[in-house]
Amino acid sequence: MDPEFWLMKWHNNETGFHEQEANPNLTQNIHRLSLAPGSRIFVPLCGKTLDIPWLIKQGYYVVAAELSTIAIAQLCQQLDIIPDSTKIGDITRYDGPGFTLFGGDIFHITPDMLGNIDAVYDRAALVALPFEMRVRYTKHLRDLTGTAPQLLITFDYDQQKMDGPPFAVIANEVEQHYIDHYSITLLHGNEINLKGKVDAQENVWLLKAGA
Ligand SMILES: C[S@@+](CC[C@H](N)C(=O)[O-])C[C@H]1O[C@@H](n2cnc3c(N)ncnc32)[C@H](O)[C@@H]1O
Repeated sequence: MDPEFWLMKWHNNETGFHEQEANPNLTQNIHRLSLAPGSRIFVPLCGKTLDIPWLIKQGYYVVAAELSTIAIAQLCQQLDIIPDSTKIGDITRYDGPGFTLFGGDIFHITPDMLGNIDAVYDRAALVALPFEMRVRYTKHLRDLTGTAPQLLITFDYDQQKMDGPPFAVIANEVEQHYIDHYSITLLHGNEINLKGKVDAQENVWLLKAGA
């Protein structure tokens, strides 16, 4: 699942993962992160999610990462802003009121670029990646954000019945990536149907520092 795959998805407007309102798993569970006003929340692989305007409206500062310039342009249009942009190597940093977005490959973003992060919100990011990339991504996310608490949404379904993305990420795998660094709590398991093709359980996890 190289960058080209996602750039083509945006180019062809195949963005079925995009939701028309802020995700209820975020809005109903944000308090679990115990964040002070103004806290910096990292939203990796953000697309043009409406979770970002929602978080900004709640008084948080959003730090995000996204590959596609089409997604970034559409996100800024939704926010009704023209951000300042700065080139840092092959990453473009976009700054607007209440947010900083790093445009480019998340694996090229460094902890210094990102700055301090108080929490991570991962919706459709981990599950967007095949297994080998998930191993690399979760390690990189920890390098970027230390043990900042995290809200993570995954899908558990029979991978034989449908190809990802989104990929099935079962409880054992969440533990495999994160148990050495976090205590892991399952907050909810919602029965859903994915893409009209397969029944799945959507799991909402809270990761907090301390294994
Ligand atoms: C399934 S979408 C999810 C978008 C968003 N989280 C949401 O909930 O709508 C995955 C996004 O990750 C972006 N992406 C994929 N690989 C990436 C990478 N290596 N670095 C940065 N963004 C990436 C894609 O362009 C796409 O917008």
